[in-house]
Amino acid sequence: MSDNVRKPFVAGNWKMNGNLALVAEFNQKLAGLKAKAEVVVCAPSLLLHAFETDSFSIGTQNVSHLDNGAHTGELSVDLLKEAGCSYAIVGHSERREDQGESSELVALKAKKCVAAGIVPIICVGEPLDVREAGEVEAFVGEQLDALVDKMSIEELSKTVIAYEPIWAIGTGKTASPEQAQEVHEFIRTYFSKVDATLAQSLRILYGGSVKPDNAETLFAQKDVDGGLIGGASLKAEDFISICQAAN
Ligand SMILES: O=C[C@H](O)COP(=O)(O)O
Repeated sequence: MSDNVRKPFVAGNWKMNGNLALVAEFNQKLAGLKAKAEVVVCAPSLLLHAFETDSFSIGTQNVSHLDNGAHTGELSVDLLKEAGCSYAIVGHSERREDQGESSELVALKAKKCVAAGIVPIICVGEPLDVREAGEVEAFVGEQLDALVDKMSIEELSKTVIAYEPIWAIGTGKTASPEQAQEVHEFIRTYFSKVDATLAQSLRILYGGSVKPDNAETLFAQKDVDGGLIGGASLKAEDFISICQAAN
């Protein structure tokens, strides 16, 4: 990233992995972490209570769009806030696919987070067939339309966007820096039509097989402000290297 208006950002997404031993390891190894980036670990909600370090923030991987009440199995923003969450991933492609989350629902979740003072990390990204058909911008554009439809400029300014091409998630097939930059530029241009200041300040992360050996080149792209890291966020040393590559 070249525009210093935006503080670099790296979030780890442990997905349905990790345990108390891994939390203890992160507490120890990330203590005193020196990184220019804002660092977040989004672990399974049942582990959040055990994080102890002040060198990174914690986040959840999902949130309900509803208030506290009779919604069995859901977690509200109030509960997550009390558990110390400052961030929440919303609209990850795995949830869009496994739980059938629509872009409209994702927008409602993001809106709920902002109202509670939780920063939503909103995921967008295309499957392989869409890329092969040359329809990435139309696909991602529709996902963004739902956000703009439901959220004000002020609300949008309190979010982080993560571009995660589905074909690159957990596959080892990283988007090339040029492919990532192309879509990030599209996303920033999309928001510039909503509000120029918003577009300049909005942080857009890349996610999809980011590793210590490719992070620096990806993060060096003009519109890439950091990363959303899956597999490599489960190894403290790899995650630390990736955090330090964002500057
Ligand atoms: O949320 C993280 C992304 O799904 C990327 O996962 P990955 O780094 O394992 O490809």
